[in-house]
Amino acid sequence: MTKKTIMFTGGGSAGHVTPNMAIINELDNSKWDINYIGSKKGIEKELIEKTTIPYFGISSGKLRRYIDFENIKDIFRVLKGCFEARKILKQLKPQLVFSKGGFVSVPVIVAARTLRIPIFIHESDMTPGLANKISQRFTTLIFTSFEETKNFFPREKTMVIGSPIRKEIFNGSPQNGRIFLGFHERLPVLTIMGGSLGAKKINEVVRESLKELTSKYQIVHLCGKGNLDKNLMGVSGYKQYEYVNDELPDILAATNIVITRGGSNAIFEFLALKIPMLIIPLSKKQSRGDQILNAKSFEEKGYSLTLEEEHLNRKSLLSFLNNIELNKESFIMAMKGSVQGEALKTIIDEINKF
Ligand SMILES: CC(=O)N[C@H]1[C@@H](OP(=O)(O)OP(=O)(O)OC[C@H]2O[C@@H](n3ccc(=O)[nH]c3=O)[C@H](O)[C@@H]2O)O[C@H](CO)[C@@H](O)[C@@H]1O
Repeated sequence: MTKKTIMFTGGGSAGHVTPNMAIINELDNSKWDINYIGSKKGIEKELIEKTTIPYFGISSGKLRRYIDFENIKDIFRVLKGCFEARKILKQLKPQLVFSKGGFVSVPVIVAARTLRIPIFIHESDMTPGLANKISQRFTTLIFTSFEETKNFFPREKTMVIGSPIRKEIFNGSPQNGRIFLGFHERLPVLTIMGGSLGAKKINEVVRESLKELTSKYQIVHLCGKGNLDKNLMGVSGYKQYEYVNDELPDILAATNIVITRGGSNAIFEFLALKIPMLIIPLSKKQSRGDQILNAKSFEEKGYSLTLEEEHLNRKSLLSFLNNIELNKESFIMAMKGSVQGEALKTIIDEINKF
């Protein structure tokens, strides 16, 4: 049997890459030649180049929502990206393009469309990102994580499936997590994940509250690239990392509570692992407000509490955490009752129809 070829794309932040990695790991290598197009410098390049998947970097622009001179330059970068992506696709002739969104995916999708290559996309957030909004008209099939999102896309080609979660996330060992972190079993573990790129305000308030926090918890702080605080390196019961990859399943297995941004992939992972969460979504000032909606949907279902960034300070952080601690069992019960879709299997089945 001749092998078929699939091209993945998506990037800008890890949330546009980890779902692709989940799918890639489940695809049968004897049936599919797998390739990836991303930006020349983004986190996708770093993450995919750690694997054996061939990676192609193209020019890409940022798709800003505000007026900026950079936008004009970016139009040319996106156009250049379209030509580069078209050249790669023409050469590799994939049967299918799978996009997880993010600005780098737009030139790839436009190029695929001009070559009449079928396109699948997955939207993780409650409301579609700009890249997927632009791309949706060119697609064959659209997958969404949230039920509510289907209203933003044409019904006939949209499937609500949940979030494709990396299988290894489920295989962590709490003991190995504690060994890696140098933690004991006498205090619970609080993990802080400020989104794959970190979160300045969360980092600041956590560090301001460190004395109170470390009296109750052992803390893992995933603070984003360039955000390590050298002055806090030796603090007992406090471990900071810019980003963790292979150790994440063990760390999460050892985690009792998380403080997290409202990035869709992260919160669906915590839901699947039934870890009570305090969600501090990216504010409307800094985004289109998608994380606020993600957080609201989770809070309404009883999985989490939401603390808005505008109200985030030392006092509110400690009080919300206390509330989570007191009602831990009810959050876990609600999460146990959630219907976990078979997102990964559905996507693999649809891909294998080609
Ligand atoms: C600032 C921004 O634009 N954020 C968006 C971005 O978030 P972001 O890139 O932060 O995405 P998510 O929170 O959805 O996913 C982060 C992913 O990175 C992984 N991870 C994170 C930290 C770490 O140390 N190790 C690690 O492996 C998580 O397990 C998860 O799989 O994409 C999400 C999905 O479209 C959106 O909901 C967010 O609004």
